[in-house]
Amino acid sequence: MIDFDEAQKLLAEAVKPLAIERVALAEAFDRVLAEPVHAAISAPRRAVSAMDGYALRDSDAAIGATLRIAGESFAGGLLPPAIGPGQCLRIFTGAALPEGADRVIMQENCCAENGSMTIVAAYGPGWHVRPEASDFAQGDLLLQQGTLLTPRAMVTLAGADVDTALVYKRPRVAIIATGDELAPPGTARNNVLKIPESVSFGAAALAREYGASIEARFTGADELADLRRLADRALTLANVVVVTGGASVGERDFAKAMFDDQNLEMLFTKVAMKPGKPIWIGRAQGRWVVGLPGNPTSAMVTARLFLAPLLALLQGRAIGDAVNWLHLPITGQWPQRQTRTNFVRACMTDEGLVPTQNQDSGAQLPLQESDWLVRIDPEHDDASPEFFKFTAKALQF
Ligand SMILES: Nc1nc2c(c(=O)[nH]1)N[C@H]1C(S)=C(S)[C@@H](COP(=O)(O)OP(=O)(O)OC[C@H]3O[C@@H](n4cnc5c(N)ncnc54)[C@H](O)[C@@H]3O)O[C@H]1N2
Ligand code: MOO
Repeated sequence: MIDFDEAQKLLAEAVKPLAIERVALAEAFDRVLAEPVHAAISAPRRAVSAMDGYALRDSDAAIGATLRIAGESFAGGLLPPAIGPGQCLRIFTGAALPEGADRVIMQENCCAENGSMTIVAAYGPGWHVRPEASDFAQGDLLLQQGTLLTPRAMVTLAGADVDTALVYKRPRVAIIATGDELAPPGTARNNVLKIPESVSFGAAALAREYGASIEARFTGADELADLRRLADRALTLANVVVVTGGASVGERDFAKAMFDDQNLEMLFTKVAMKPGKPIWIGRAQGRWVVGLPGNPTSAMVTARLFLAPLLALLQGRAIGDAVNWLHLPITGQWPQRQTRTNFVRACMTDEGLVPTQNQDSGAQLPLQESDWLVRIDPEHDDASPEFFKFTAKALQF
């Protein structure tokens, strides 16, 4: 059994990114950039107005001043003529500022009549001008290689005036849920010996959240020959095969044995963590194989702490992009330190994080309310003994 940080380190060292591909901008959302992106143009391309109103020289601005309207400027319209002293230009948001003007007064503070404009109200301190390249300049590095293209990053990417993005291929994931007791959700009610197969739904959703495509979902009974066939099939379909259940020491725990014909090489088996001790990760036929414990809470904790970073690393990201601990305030009663690193499921309140009431690793209901994992190390090396009283390392679950 290795400790949690050691397991994370082994993973970070072992996983190499997948191949890259060029995709159209509209397909780039939620992918990871495989190249840095530089701005093809400046933004704004030239000084523009930030308001609808009148562009003028600041030296002409005064309440009661009347200026002749020398022309107009629309966003996307022709470049406006320069203005001289005593002149102004009708202007709209995003339109080019004329030569000679250095500020804009909102139309709410002006009155226009017979080709002239009079400033009728206090126009405030804002100059309402966006200078050329005040957002970014042509050639600037806008997005680093390894950036996840979030909805916000998509705006930056398109703003750089590029029409494609070089991105890492999506990891292809196949999931095999194992256990005689498992039935498709909606059918367990027909047989008292069955329970709904819930874990693969969470694992698949988490894998998608971290950029994977789900290629196949299988459920296998605890029959080694059948499971071997599923393992074989899954390895042909995916870069990452996730097996749930059968990770422990039971007589019918076949999760590892089902890959015996596939030269399964282990990166690690068993991590000193709670819940999720039986988690294992290996490689077979050049694919990654992740064994999640069957207990639903253990499965989701280990998926969050190992499957998510594995998928991030395959897409050229760092382990810390997926497992990013924050120091957050905590309150309420917390479990004592134990011999394994304890990942306590928690909820956020106004006073800080509180542990979710039911900490059973086999539970399903608390998963939906526990938005955080709080890490309680066996021996805390974080400065004072008071440390864990007020803050703790937490991760969005
Ligand atoms: N003697 C020991 N027993 C156990 C140990 C141990 O060290 N010694 N470890 C315990 C720990 S910790 C865990 S975690 C579990 C994990 O066991 P498995 O990975 O072998 O999981 P199963 O036995 O197959 O199932 C455990 C539990 O979860 C339910 N389950 C399984 N798969 C699903 C699914 N897809 N959807 C919903 N529920 C599922 C299953 O019915 C069991 O109740 O082992 C402990 N035992
Ligand atoms: O450690 Mo197991 O993961 O408690 O249920």
